[in-house]
Amino acid sequence: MQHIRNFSIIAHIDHGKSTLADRLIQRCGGLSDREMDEQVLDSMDIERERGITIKAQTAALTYKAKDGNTYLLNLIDTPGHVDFSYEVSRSLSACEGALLVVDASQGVEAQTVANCYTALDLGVEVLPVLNKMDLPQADPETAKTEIEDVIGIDAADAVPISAKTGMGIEDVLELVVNKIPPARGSREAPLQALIIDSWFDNYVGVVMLVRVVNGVLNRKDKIRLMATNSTHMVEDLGVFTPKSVARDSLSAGEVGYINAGIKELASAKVGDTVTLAAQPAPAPLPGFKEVQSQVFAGLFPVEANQYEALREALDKLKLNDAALNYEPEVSQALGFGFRCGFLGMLHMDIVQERLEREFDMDLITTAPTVVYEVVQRDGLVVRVDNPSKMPDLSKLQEIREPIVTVNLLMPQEYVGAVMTLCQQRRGVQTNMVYHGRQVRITFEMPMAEIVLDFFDKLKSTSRGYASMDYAFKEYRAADIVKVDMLINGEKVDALSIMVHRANSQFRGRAVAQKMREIISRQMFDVAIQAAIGANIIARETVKALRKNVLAKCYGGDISRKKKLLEKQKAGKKRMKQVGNVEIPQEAFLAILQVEDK
Ligand SMILES: Nc1nc2c(ncn2[C@@H]2O[C@H](COP(=O)(O)OP(=O)(O)OP(=O)(O)O)[C@@H](O)[C@H]2O)c(=O)[nH]1
Repeated sequence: MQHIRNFSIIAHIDHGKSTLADRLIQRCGGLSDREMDEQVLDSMDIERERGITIKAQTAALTYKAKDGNTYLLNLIDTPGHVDFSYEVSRSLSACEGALLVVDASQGVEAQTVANCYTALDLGVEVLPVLNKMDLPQADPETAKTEIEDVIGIDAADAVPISAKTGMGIEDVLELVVNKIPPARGSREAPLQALIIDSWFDNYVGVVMLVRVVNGVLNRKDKIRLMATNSTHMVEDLGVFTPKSVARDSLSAGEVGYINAGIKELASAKVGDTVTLAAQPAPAPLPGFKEVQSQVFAGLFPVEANQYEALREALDKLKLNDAALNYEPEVSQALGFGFRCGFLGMLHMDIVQERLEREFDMDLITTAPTVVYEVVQRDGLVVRVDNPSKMPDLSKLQEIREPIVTVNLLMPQEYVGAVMTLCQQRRGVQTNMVYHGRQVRITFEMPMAEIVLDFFDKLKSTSRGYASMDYAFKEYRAADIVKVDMLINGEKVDALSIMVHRANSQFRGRAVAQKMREIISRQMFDVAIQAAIGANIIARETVKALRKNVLAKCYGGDISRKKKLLEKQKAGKKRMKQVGNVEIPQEAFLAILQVEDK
């Protein structure tokens, strides 16, 4: 235990966490140079393409320190994006320390601040490291002041490094050994191992990543999962270096995997405690908070006969992604599909992309929405995650929307632009603090106004310099209305959106206009209307196709016609017939394309 250190790396996206992790693995890990692919910790395909860390991963490193002792250093990876703060706290609760990597040319960012607070709350030692010191614009002194001012931890001894050139890596390792407390726990106590992560492997079944807090676990031991009270035999256990290496036992302080022939992911719940069936621990370890979906959207197969395939694909994805929730949904317009809950827009994007890429699904996604609390006249309070499920106007007493506290951090020159953006999104400023060249502003904002595209807008108004994090605060009554879209008089349930009354006119009109651009001309006029209840608030018309345009298509040379047919075929995949009008997939997301006033 004296020679074990468990730690994570906290960093804002792009500040160099993966590069540093790679360096540490290269220096102390169990991989040959050939196996040392570029950035090994980011393992999923999409993750690699987007360059963001999503699932926590881990690596056991061996390091011979200057004091002559050999140490076991367990690096537990943490994701860096706002949507995944839940996984950050999971990784951190298995650690005694965390390296706070700050890009010395950029300084501190809001997400890093939030993750640091999570670490400090969990009693984790946070050690600042200044990265990218090889860059000419690196400014370590300013970065140190910012760490002290904004986060409030001592940065006098922050280690200057360059993960790119390898400068200072030895110092980082010494820092880990000397400043992070040794792993806590006792080998003699009854077994308690915390499940940090679990996933489904096609060959061995469920794999559990655990931090052994107390006791020793051996191969062939009979274990009990304390939440579900189920027992299993340990078939295999070991550590990740980051490739998997089998061991005979895992003892207190260590981080490793267990395969116990479990078939159902649901029985190996993340946050549960593993103990021995023969000598169970008196109580489980404190677990994790359950993840709450913040954003909901409908996913529908383009072809109705793909419904079962979509269900299977979602079932499989769920095995790897506990934060994904779904239940069957029926839409008049889109038929059978699923109502899915996500952590945020990035999570939704990733799920959609995986369904299309890994499972070859053609999907129609409806506009994402937050969850509203609706108070009915009869006093009943219902949670509504789907505009089409909104109780009838006559039954409504009050609609409450989720409000979040948003912390924004930016260089002074962007304060004006960012404040304007927040005010446009119905934000109310509650605080503003100057930290040298950086300014921290706190706003209370409706979650609905930030989940869709606020992050992108923030980045573009500040040229990428502003950063944010947000946390749910409370439900608050607001004048929210449902805007329905009608196509040739027929209400299309999947197109309904919830908006604040003050914006409803504008949004309704803008969506109708966007749809007019997206829906191609048909043989007849197509009327697109936006309505609140029976009140029509906007109308657009897609004019009927004139005959000569059609004639043109059928004339001319054969290759052109072929091309056109091919194009149509590709386009058709994404069309949905509503009444007698063909609506392309994009139209269901028209709300996302509406610009602010
Ligand atoms: N010049 C310089 N560039 C660096 C250094 N460390 C990392 N980078 C570069 O910074 C970029 C981001 O580095 P990553 O390691 O992918 O960042 P990350 O924090 O892991 O990002 P996420 O995985 O998205 O959270 C890459 O292009 C790296 O090559 C450094 O010390 N110096």
